[in-house]
Amino acid sequence: MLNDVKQVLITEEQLLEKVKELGEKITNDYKDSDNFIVIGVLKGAVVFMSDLIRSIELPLKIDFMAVSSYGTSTESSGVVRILKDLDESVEGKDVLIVEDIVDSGLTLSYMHKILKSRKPASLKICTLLDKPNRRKVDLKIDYLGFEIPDDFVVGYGLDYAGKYRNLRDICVLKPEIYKG
Ligand SMILES: O=P(O)(O)OC[C@H]1O[C@H](OP(=O)(O)OP(=O)(O)O)[C@H](O)[C@@H]1O
Ligand code: HPA
Ligand SMILES: [Mg+2]
Repeated sequence: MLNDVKQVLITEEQLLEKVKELGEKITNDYKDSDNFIVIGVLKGAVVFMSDLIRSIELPLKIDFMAVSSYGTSTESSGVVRILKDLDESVEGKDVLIVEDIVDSGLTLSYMHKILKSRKPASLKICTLLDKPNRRKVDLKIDYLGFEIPDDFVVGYGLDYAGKYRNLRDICVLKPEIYKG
């Protein structure tokens, strides 16, 4: 697996330090909420979310939604589908969407629109990574880990063709892996 990696972009230590920092900010911002729910976007956000919720020192619930637009390619198809919806209503709750990466922005802008229509008390977005150069739609990110260049990255939840999610660092894949 490590043979397929061109470069480590963000190390495990840097990731955990950033998660701690984000957790402290979120703890402070939501300290008065009595109805806080953190929603992870399957599957990419799972690793980040599991670390993030343990650095938030507040009572909270979690739920997951699966929306997919990628398949096995490295380019967004532009079509977003709900594969799994939330188990619970978000009406009247303080909702924080947790995502691994914002690329075109299509996934999160779709999710934001859907969740907004369900009348949460508040709705914010936290993403570990952002590739601003790739954006196709406008999106407000409330909590951001790292801005990264336009390279295809894997690890810490992020995949290529379903693989590499269990790498501990965020890594740039060798182009020959995804360009065949
Ligand atoms: O900003 P965008 O261009 O929409 O791209 C970002 C989304 O794409 C990836 O998910 P993907 O749909 O590949 O599914 P996964 O989370 O299961 O890997 C990633 O995890 C984000 O959810
Ligand atoms: O760079 C990326 N890596 C993995 N999944 C992604 N989805 C959008 N961009 C990426
Ligand atoms: Mg995803």
